[in-house]
Amino acid sequence: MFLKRIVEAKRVEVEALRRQVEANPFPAAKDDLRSLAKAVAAPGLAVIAEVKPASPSKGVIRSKVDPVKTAQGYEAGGAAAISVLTDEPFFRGKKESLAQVRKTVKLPLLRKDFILDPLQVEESCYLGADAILLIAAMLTEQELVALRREARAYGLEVLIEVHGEDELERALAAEPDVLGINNRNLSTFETDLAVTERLRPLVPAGIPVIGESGVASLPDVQRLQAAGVDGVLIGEYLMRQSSPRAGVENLLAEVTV
Ligand SMILES: O=C(O)c1ccccc1NCC(=O)[C@H](O)[C@H](O)COP(=O)(O)O
Repeated sequence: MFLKRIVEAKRVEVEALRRQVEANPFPAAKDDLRSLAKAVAAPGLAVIAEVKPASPSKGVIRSKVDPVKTAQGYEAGGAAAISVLTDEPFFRGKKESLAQVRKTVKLPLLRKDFILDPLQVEESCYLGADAILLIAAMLTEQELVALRREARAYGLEVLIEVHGEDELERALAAEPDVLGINNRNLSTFETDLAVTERLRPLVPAGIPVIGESGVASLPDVQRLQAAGVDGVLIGEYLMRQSSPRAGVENLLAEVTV
């Protein structure tokens, strides 16, 4: 299973990070956090625009990426928040990209990575994230709860991503700030927007919900909106647009509030 490979690689990465932090602890965390949950729950459809140079399912999406310019374009186009992939081996992301984007963009920032250890939560705070992603497919309920608690200790919000009913149950037990319904099956990489349509009615009122992955056109956005999501998270489609700003702007111009 592909996710297992990523998790194994991440555990090695975290141990290297632990040794690095023992020698050089993270400096004090910042305190001007922005709320992803509020941005998603605000009136209108929230677009969370992702900086995603490559992916396991698609390979290289864009060979030369300036994360700061891309994020600034998304912000100017009306995105509600920015997601930055920080995983390097599988997504060609960089941790520094998140820190650089933080310096120039005012929107809430989501760190997109494979978080399984409290040290990565502290690192996310240090890098400038406002929220972190937790993937229910790779974490037990106890791990989700513990990482959620750790995030709260650093003032970070948590987006918990689910792909099925059992994962949703575990995610809800961990009290996510935002619930993400992932249309991508992380074993087969197949995307199906019907996943959001099936799971959305099962999410209790009061939790902001986003549809993630496989959104490749305006009709896709409209379909997820009709399913009742508060927002959509879009990576590949926006990364393939020649102008990140126009990519977001054009989608939002056609979406009815
Ligand atoms: O995108 C992948 O191929 C992938 C493979 C394995 C684990 C995670 C993966 N994607 C992470 C994401 O959450 C997506 O980047 C995000 O939902 C945006 O998806 P898309 O709009 O389809 O690029």
